[in-house]
Amino acid sequence: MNDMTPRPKILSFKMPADASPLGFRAKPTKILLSVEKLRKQFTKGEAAAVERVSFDLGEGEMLALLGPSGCGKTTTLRMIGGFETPDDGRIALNGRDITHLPPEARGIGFVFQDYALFPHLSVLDNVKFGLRKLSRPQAEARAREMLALVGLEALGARKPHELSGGQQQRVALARTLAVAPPLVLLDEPFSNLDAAMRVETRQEVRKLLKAAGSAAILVTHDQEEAMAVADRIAVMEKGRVIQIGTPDEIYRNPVSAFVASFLGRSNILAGTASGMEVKTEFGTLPLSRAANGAVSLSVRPEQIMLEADPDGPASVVGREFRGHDQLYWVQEGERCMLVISGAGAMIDVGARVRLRICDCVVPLA
Ligand SMILES: Nc1ncnc2c1ncn2[C@@H]1O[C@H](COP(=O)(O)OP(=O)(O)OP(=O)(O)O)[C@@H](O)[C@H]1O
Repeated sequence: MNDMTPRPKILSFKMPADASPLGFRAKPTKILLSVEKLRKQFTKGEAAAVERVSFDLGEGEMLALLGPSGCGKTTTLRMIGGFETPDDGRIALNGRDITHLPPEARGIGFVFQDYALFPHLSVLDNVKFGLRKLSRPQAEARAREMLALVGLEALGARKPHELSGGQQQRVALARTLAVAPPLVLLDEPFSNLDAAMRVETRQEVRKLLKAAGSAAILVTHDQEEAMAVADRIAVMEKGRVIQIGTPDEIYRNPVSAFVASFLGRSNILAGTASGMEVKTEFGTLPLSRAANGAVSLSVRPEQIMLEADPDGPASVVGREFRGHDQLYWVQEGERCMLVISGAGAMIDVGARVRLRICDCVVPLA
């Protein structure tokens, strides 16, 4: 791991002028990273691990690479970081072609899954590690400033093993951000933390990156994590980016059944589309975008209304109480639909019901 530790040049620390206190920005102002048609095939005769992956990343923007195990997320990240050589394609940072530069010449920061802290160094010395170009007092001051930023100023003398997983994560981030890289790559950075710590730490990490003005690419297979922290998500399947957009755009308008089921839950129906309408077994429904002919449709569980009706054509076959809402499995003929209903009166398992779709449905590719 040590040889992979980045040594980007020292840059001044800046807060983006157009950032709100939490760092949320409507649109990236300027393209920082440009990835064009990246390809990587490890084994001849087998499918490429990464195929024609292209995207742009704005200054200070946070992008999640999201997809199931083996879809090519880490390979994409490693090519951007310089740890893997692409067979084809181009990577540019701030307009400079970095496709074939070694990792240490790219000016990119990394936070690894296991944090890669030096066990024999104190927390403070770990943070100072990348600051060797500064004078000693400057490096000391900068490291202390970074520890304060991540809320660990009191723990500088400890060794990494004397910290919790979440604290180690913050030290790793402080060490990376100390050199103010314009771009930080994070590979499953929260996977070693328990569920509660993961939720807390990911919001802290987002805030810290935004405060530092660093853009980030986060690799994750956790859709909730991607939606919670990323400005945009690139959904990958079998080596390709199949959709890229804000969490809201992708959730509301998934392009395929794979995306619809990977980002949230979805019911997939068949229908016959004609422009902005589609005929389905639930009647004629409005479409979110125009389509024609036989289509598959995505209907989110919260887009379906459930009414208790003794003469209803469907029945509740399962129920999960979740406090703020309830999840129902409803059988209608051959089909089992997933429905999320607000925290109203509960409907019992076995009760007869009627389903109504009360929103636009999404035609899938
Ligand atoms: N060094 C390698 N040599 C051969 N095959 C590799 C190598 N690294 C990755 N692969 C293969 O490339 C494909 C993509 O792997 P990659 O690690 O990029 O996926 P991933 O989406 O990050 O998966 P995970 O979430 O499990 O880490 C997989 O089929 C994997 O087995």
